[in-house]
Amino acid sequence: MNNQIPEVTLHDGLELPVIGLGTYALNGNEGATAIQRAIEENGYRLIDSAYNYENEGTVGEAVKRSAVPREKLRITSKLPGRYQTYDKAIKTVQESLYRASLDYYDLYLIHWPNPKQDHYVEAWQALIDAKKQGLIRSIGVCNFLPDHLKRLEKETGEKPSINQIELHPYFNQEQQRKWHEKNSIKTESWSPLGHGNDILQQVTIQQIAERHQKSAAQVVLRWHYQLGAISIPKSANPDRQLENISIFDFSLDDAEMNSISSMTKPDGRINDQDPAVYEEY
Ligand SMILES: NC(=O)C1=CN([C@@H]2O[C@H](COP(=O)(O)OP(=O)(O)OC[C@H]3O[C@@H](n4cnc5c(N)ncnc54)[C@H](OP(=O)(O)O)[C@@H]3O)[C@@H](O)[C@H]2O)C=CC1
Ligand SMILES: O=C(O)C(=O)[C@@H](O)[C@H](O)C(=O)CO
Repeated sequence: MNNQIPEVTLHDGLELPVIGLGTYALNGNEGATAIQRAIEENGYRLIDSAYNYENEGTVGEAVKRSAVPREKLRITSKLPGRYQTYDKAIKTVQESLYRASLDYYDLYLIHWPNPKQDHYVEAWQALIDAKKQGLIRSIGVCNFLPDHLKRLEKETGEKPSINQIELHPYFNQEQQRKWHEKNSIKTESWSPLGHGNDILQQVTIQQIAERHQKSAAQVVLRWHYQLGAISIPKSANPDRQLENISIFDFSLDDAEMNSISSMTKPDGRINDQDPAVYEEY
């Protein structure tokens, strides 16, 4: 797909690059231009989006403007909580495709489990069926805890290819990552750089960056890669986009990996969104 970015193969056979572009708040013409530049100039092939970001059209426009063939790209979107009943979920996948002017999504994820609402199993059945209809190549989830994941497989016989979860140095998700690995589910990190908080300014990160002559963001993204997670840093800025994807010419040793992982804290979530209780519509 792209010679410079390593790829991983999901349990259903879909290949994904280990770094993609987050697109939260990339909307309209400015967003489309930023995404197009990420694809054409900076080598991004995996693009994350969501129905709730109101930017599936923006992503579709960037794909249309880009000279990179559609089949080389991996486009993701996500099903919102308010459309998790079966019929609504099927129609939402169709609407997501219309919005992006795409014939298929490479990856479509349930955005949050919303356990109180308790429709995520029928939403999952809808994604299974949409995949059978050729509307989606690979299906996954975000923010699912092991109990939610177990239930999907028990009740439908199919498990997600990916679980996109909050993961950054303040919240390293060690247990959840181990569980994914044991169950052949790929971990994808959201807010991998901490969504603009102070992670990149921390002395631990700054010292490692200095040692390797890399930026703080590159050190953090290299940490994700060595943990075995796909990360989707968002940047509207072409220089930072390139910086974020240029992490394959150095490596962190065990002590460096451990010191970054040790920055994690019990209350390290950015917005206190615990999927056991948080519901998003
Ligand atoms: N499934 C889910 O529930 C969720 C999914 N997501 C997905 O994950 C993506 C990434 O997470 P997001 O919350 O956007 O946060 P990120 O951790 O990707 O951080 C983005 C912020 O960091 C800045 N930044 C990017 N690169 C650099 C750099 N090299 N040096 C310094 N600053 C930098 C960006 O500014 P600038 O643009 O100016 O460069 C922006 O302010 C989202 O865009 C979305 O696609 C996010 C949250 C929840
Ligand atoms: O950005 C996303 O994908 C989300 O799920 C949001 O909930 C995000 O975490 C947020 O905006 C929180 O305020």
